[in-house]
Amino acid sequence: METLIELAKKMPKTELHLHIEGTFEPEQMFAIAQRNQVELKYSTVEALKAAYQFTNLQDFLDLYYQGMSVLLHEVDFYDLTMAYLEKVHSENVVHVEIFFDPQGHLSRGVRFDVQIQGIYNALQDAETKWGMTSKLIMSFLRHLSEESAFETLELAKPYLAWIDGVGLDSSEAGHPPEKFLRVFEACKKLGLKVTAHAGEEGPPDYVWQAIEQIGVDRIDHGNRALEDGKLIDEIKQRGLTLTVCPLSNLKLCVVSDMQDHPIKNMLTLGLNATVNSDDPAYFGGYMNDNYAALIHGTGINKAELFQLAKNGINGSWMAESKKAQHLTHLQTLFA
Ligand SMILES: Nc1ncnc2[nH]cnc12
Ligand SMILES: [Zn+2]
Repeated sequence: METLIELAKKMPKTELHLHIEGTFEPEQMFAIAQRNQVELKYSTVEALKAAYQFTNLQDFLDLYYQGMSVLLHEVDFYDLTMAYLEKVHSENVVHVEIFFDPQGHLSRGVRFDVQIQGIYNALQDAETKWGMTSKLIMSFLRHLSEESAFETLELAKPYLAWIDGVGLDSSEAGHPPEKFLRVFEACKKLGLKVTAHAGEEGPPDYVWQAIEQIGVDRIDHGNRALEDGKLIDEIKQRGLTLTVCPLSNLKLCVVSDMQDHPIKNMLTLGLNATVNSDDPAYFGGYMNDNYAALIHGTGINKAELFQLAKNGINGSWMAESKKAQHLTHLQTLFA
């Protein structure tokens, strides 16, 4: 009989919470660093990997910003994105929605057009080669000012045809969504979808702000929403999708053991939880590894596996006709 692990590998998957800079595998990072004559803080791949021990989000972010500092040219962004797309294509991921952090590159003098052109070309090539569809989400760094976010939005304006939505990431504590209220209003007026990291480390109040003040279309993480019954009802009532990241939660100590991961509970509560990898190069696994960790750790059953994959398709921003196509394929596999 087919195991759940085999079924998880085979099923069509969507990835809705993925930072392209978080897919930077150490081997590729060293190769691009050498190509660009940039020195890394760590002298070997092994030394760098050994540093991937995090006790919280900030520990990780410090290394994440260091890692991305070797990305200088359009080809670097292309190679990074294509390596990720090749990897997830081999895992039967059929649709990706990718964050990029323009401010993390602008601050180092890498122009907006250089970044987006490299990423966009790779997304286009993946669609041509494999029919893999994608959306691109420009994310604002919440530890920076709202003014900086507005400046970034100005730079993005010539590329709005390539950008589907905006997000909010980086250090959550002390940087509530309401800090970016006006910039998100401007983004919505431009027709962009809106999502925000909320309730990863931050309190339920930040999830409320993301929903009620910002008016998000989706919530990234959302774990701490479970602390507030009224908030759970609100998320359900609005039908909002939660982009949950199991291995990320474990690596960043949002949960102390995979057995304690709340995703099963989220499903039981009727929340639209999905499975995603966040920063797979740093957290020990891509999509199939995240599903495998849930199957082994939390004992999700076949019906729950189906629900998670279905939520991923329904919660994506892909065309309705595409959703129907993937849902039919999914149903056939689970019949
Ligand atoms: N998990 C995460 N939370 C907040 N910001 C991030 N940037 C990259 N990964 C992140
Ligand atoms: Zn994230």
